[in-house]
Amino acid sequence: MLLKLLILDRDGVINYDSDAYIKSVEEWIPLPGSIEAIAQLSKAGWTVAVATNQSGIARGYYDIATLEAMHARLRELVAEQGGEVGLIVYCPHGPDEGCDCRKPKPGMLRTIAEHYTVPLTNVWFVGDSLGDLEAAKAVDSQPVLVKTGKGEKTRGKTLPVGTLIFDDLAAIAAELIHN
Ligand SMILES: O=P(O)(O)OC[C@@H](O)[C@H]1O[C@@H](OP(=O)(O)O)[C@@H](O)[C@@H](O)[C@@H]1O
Ligand SMILES: [Mg+2]
Ligand SMILES: [Zn+2]
Repeated sequence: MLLKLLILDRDGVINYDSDAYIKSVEEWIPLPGSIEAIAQLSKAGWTVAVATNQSGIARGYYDIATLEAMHARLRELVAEQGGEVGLIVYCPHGPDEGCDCRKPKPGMLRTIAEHYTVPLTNVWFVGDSLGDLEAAKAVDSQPVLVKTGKGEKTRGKTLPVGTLIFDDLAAIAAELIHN
């Protein structure tokens, strides 16, 4: 049976985003219902992975240890609800470095799919920015926009054909678990 894989963007989907970047564990604050949503999905048999741009590393706003501490916090909070978080992949590069992993490039999605040896076709990738949706489209995954984070602003842009729109991660969990 094919793995039930869901891939999430981080800032603006799991936790509050900021135009000043999320630079510390203290600034990393889960959005309402997001931890519970991930735990419920996990307990319902979904593998929840994360693909996140973290140019704040290249910009010198925070270091890898701080980023890993944020992700340890995420794992801890989901585990407290009886769930678990799968692979977390991040792009530490700046916009001008020409890496293969920074969204809208799909490199991180490919890394996750290869890790789980599953095809990316129609795998839901949930994001709040246009680059998230374009990355999904590039590998024939299902672009899913949430209205949290930069989502409302992104809604006003030209979205990839077929983009699904939900209020937040909790609404996505309800959809996937109950349908
Ligand atoms: O949404 P994800 O991919 O999890 O992470 C987004 C963050 O890396 C930051 O990405 C930056 O974009 P630039 O990297 O400066 O273009 C800005 O949008 C920040 O507000 C945001 O916190
Ligand atoms: Mg985001
Ligand atoms: Zn990169």
